[in-house]
Amino acid sequence: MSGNILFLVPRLLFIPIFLVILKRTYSLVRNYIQARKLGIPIIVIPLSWQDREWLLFRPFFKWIDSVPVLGYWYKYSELGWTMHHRYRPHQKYGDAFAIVSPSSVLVQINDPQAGTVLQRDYKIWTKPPTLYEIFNLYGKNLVSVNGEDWQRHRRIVNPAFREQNNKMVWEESLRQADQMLELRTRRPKDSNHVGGDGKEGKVGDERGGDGKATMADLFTDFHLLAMHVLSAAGFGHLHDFSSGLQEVPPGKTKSFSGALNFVLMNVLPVMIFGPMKLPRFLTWPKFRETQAAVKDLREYLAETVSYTRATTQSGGGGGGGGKQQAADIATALIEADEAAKREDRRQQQTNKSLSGGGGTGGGKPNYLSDSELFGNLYAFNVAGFDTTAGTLCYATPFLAVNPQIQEWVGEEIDSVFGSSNPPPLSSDYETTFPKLTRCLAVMHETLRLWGPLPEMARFAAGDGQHLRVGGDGKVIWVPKEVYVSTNFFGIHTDPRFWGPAGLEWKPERWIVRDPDTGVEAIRTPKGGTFLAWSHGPRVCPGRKFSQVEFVAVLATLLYRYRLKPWVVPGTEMRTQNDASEALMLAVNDSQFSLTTKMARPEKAGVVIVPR
Ligand code: HEM
Repeated sequence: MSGNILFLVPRLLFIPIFLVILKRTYSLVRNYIQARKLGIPIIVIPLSWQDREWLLFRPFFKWIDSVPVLGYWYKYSELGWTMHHRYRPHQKYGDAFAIVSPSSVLVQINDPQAGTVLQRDYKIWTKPPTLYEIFNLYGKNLVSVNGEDWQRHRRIVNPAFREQNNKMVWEESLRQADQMLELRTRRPKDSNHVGGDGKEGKVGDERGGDGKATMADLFTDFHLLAMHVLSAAGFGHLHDFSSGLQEVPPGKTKSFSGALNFVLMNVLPVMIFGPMKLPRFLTWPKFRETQAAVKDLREYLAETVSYTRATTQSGGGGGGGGKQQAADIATALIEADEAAKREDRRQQQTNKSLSGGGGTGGGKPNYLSDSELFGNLYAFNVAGFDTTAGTLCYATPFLAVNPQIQEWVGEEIDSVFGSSNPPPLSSDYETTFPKLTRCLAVMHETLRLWGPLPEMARFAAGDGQHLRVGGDGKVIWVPKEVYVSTNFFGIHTDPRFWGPAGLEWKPERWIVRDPDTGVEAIRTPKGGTFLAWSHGPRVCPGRKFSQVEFVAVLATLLYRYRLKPWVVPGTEMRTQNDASEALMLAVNDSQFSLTTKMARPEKAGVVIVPR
């Protein structure tokens, strides 16, 4: 009898496995049949980045990649595979090909015209809801919504990104960069340092204080800097670089920037644990910390909204109190929302009097609900934090291994902040920022190669849409719920659009010089060949914000210092050449996690040396 049971158990276990395989095979065949109708080359993959379990185990199956013939699919199963393979698969399969897995059909596009249409025609090509769920922690927002809802959000949000705000970004970025560099280069041996995980750590050992920093250290620094700039320019909360995370008011577990930093650095656990309700005895410290940080941030957002509403209604314009001045995004957003509310009420009154008092004043509101306000304030931070900090992270190794580019940018910086002009920290935004074109060229070139998003997916609205792809004008019919993803990193490097050196980092390519005046400006690339900030009505509203921040930080850095590859102790590096190679290896060894990031930033570093 017991022998029979032992014999039966493996068979019973086999049943669910068999059912899963059957279901996946059925889905794969169904998706394959759908993809055949597209009339483009097809790559079939048994597992994809949409299988969460596969993403966890994928690194252990690297060997599949080198299996002849059968290993072809491994590279397409990575989330963000285009960052490693760029335009090359398109040279084999064409400007549009389909990747078919049991989870989906995904059409990969490497054509600037089609890419432009996909970004621009937002009513026809919409954002797939599941991919944008991450932004909805506190409510629907500009980043996640589609169609008419998007128009309503954008109308209210646009006035928040104004020049007055960029001036604030400039001043705060200079201040933060100055403090960060001061700490990195002249820190007393035992000073406290606050890491990106919100915990205190020691810097001043061989990692810091003397200008030596791994890319992991700089990742922490740039993220802290970006978060402080957002907390100032986004919410009017000013903090010093080294102490922002420590100012905790009563009733909260973290300071404003501490809660923001925690939530932004832990987006995935926050999404999973944030809304979970568990009895206390079933919880663990990280779970409790996550929930407390989510709650703290919600309260800070609510306080910001009610405080700004109160001051707006009393004519105070949102300034005063703990706030610096009314140029921050939150104040401008809430003011615009209150104005839209007043306009709606006025409209309702007019409709009522026209209909003899019988009108109900129905119809959709033009303003944002409280939860949408919270949602937007949060989404600006998610969208604006990792993106700009990441660009600074990627620019650093390229600068370190290209001293001639540092001198080229330095020339511009010296001419702008020469001996008779004020140094960066006391410079004026309106007159200084436009002159730092080479700094901006460094940002464009870094985004071209290592922007935060290697590709971007859309769904066709309705039952499906036509899309014209490639030079031969082929039109494909894309049915609903088929992903169409623009391969940014392919288009950004394809030699057809960027020449034979498309994969090399050359910021000079962005500069055009007026032959008469010698004034330099940023080159406008041919239509659709550069999409780092997207394109059309849904173009990134924080583009100028990020440019101002990046340029301010780079100018502060190269005004006083130069970067050199660091021969990191305890590694196999021996020479400057080894250190340069390690930096480029760290860059190329990147992965996608919310944005593009170096997978092992601790493996290489730079030395920040005074000029
Ligand atoms: C280097 C820095 C940045 C890059 C490369 C970047 C890139 C992008 C891209 C590609 C999109 C389109 C996303 C999509 O369609 O799914 C986008 C949208 C957006 N970005 Fe940025 N971004 C940057 C910085 C910022 C900053 C600093 C903020 C705010 C402070 C911001 C706020 C937003 C918002 C709110 C949207 C949604 C716009 C809409 O859908 O109408 N971004 N960004």
